[in-house]
Amino acid sequence: MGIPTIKHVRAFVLRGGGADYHDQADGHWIDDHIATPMSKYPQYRQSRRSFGINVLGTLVVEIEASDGTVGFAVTTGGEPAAYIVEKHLARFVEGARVTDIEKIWDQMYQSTLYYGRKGLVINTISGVDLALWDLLGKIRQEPVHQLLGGAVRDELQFYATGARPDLAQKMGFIGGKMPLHHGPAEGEEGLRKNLEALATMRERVGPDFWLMLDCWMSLDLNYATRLAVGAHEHGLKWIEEALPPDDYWGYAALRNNVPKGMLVTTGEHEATRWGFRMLLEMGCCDIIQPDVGWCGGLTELVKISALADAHNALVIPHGSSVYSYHFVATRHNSPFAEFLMMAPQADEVVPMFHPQLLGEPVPVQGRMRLSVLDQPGFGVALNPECQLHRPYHR
Ligand SMILES: C[C@H](O)[C@H](O)CC(=O)C(=O)O
Ligand SMILES: [Mg+2]
Repeated sequence: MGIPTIKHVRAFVLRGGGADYHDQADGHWIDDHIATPMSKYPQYRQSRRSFGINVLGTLVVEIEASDGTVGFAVTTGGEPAAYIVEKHLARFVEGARVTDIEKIWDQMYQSTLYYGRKGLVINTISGVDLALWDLLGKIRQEPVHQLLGGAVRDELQFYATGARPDLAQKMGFIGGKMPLHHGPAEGEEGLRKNLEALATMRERVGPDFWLMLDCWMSLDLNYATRLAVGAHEHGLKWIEEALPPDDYWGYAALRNNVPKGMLVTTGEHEATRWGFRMLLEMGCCDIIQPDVGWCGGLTELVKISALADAHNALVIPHGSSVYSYHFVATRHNSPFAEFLMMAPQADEVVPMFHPQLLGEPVPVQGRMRLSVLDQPGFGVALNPECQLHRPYHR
């Protein structure tokens, strides 16, 4: 039997949580006065939705093969990403063989270079790439981790990101990463409050539990250095995304400035092997955190990971649910994974992309057996209760 070809690509938009996990209702910890690059404007300080963090929504890419098999993936990007898929990228996918993943990636990337390279366009390319891997897995009746060369561990271990590391500890996670609430514009009082919040959490979780701070690109080098020095006595394991993603020079300096033993991490808003090459060659961080739905997809993440390995850096992907679980299972330099706590009060484990996927696995006692990933493709289905909207129907 010949290799099936790709008959049709469809791009849909979905609202309300899911892959666009910042698109949450009022009262969610993820939108509670978190420091951002916009915090210098008082009117955009209280809520990230106020400056539009959730304007895009979720992109769903569906790819149908000539034998009727359908692969799909979700990522952020919403309607503008749907436009790029239907009006531009579909031409490189439709008619290709389902195994042409590498060639399709190259054509998507090269053909969008004049307006792409990072951000929305690479999110979109990632969505198409993940849907292709899902399709191939379904056609071959193999989980994606097997297509990637096979798992190197039987179980994944998770740290939790959310407002309540103390509760995450009780749920069996190996560590907790909290959002930073105050940026440089909130002055000395803000810095004091940031350190007090960390000290309080350290008291609750005891000396050994990992605690990390996610600064979401909000700081400058001086503030980040002072925060890291102050946080050292509270046993901060890593300081994450302290600076804007383009400030490679600032990250390299921060890595020199932080107290011995504290790790510098970043990369969730970085993309492609070329972006990560900057981070790695300039010695910007100890751990890179590509998001498989944003960095170029799985095809690119494999390359980024090899580059990181050669620089002795760990790859701990940002969020991205099943798309990163299948990857992490296959890499020696990804010894644990992130779980984003999407319960509004971070007090229970709910699937990261809830409510968009059916069959989305979650950690139990902070762990996930490889066997729960042993389904064809990424092993999830679109929840039929979610209203798909296809704005650029062809
Ligand atoms: C909590 C952070 O501000 C952000 O929403 C998620 C993130 O950066 C992470 O999980 O890492
Ligand atoms: Mg982060």
